[in-house]
Amino acid sequence: MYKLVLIRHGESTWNLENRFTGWTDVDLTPTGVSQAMSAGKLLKAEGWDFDLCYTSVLKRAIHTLWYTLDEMDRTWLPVVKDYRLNERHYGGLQGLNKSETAQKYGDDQVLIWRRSYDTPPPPLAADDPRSERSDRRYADLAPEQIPLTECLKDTVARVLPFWNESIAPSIQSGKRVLIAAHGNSIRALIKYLDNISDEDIVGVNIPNGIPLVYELDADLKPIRHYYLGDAAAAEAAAKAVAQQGKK
Ligand SMILES: O=C(O)[C@@H](CO)OP(=O)(O)O
Repeated sequence: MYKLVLIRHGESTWNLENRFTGWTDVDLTPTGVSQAMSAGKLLKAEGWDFDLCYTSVLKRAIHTLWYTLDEMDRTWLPVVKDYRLNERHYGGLQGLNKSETAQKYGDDQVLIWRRSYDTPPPPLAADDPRSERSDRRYADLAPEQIPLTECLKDTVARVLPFWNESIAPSIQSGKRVLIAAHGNSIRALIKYLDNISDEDIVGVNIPNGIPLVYELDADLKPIRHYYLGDAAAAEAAAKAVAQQGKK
């Protein structure tokens, strides 16, 4: 049996301000830093160790990984950073307040934009100053690989090839893997792993900074999954994420 640990970044400045974030590169708040440190303390206390870490190219996930690993005295571990673990691109919603957007367009529309499998938010214009197309970290990509918006299906379409080509072979070679990523890149991965339907994924929310363990069989099919620490607190935190898009 293999064990994989996933962790969504700690609270970011735009989580605190309740703004749609996507590929915008905002940092952790002090609460986010302490969530990441608590995750590291918990992993260490429970005897977890890793051989290889993965994260996105966004600092809220990278810094979460740093603080988690620092608590474990494992900052020396190899880390692979890849844009394919980035948050789902939020298109023209990036920067807007979620509850103000719900007041303007209604809770149902915002739920569709936040959680539906195949309806993307309105796109950014390619020349919108918020677009990441001129960001040097994506210089190796063709412009059309840098999204102007994404639905979860689009996120699955980039996360899954990365899982198949890099993460899955690492796990199957016996490496103990930790992934620090984002609410919707983690939803994309677990939709695939747990074979969650397009309808049921709408109700799945990932709390900040709580290690999520997947036990996987030899074919990397999930046996079970659970949050480390206080299960009731993890459930309450996931419910709070669901509420963020309401009036
Ligand atoms: O704003 C975002 O990029 C994500 C994660 O913070 O939010 P949501 O939970 O609304 O998909």
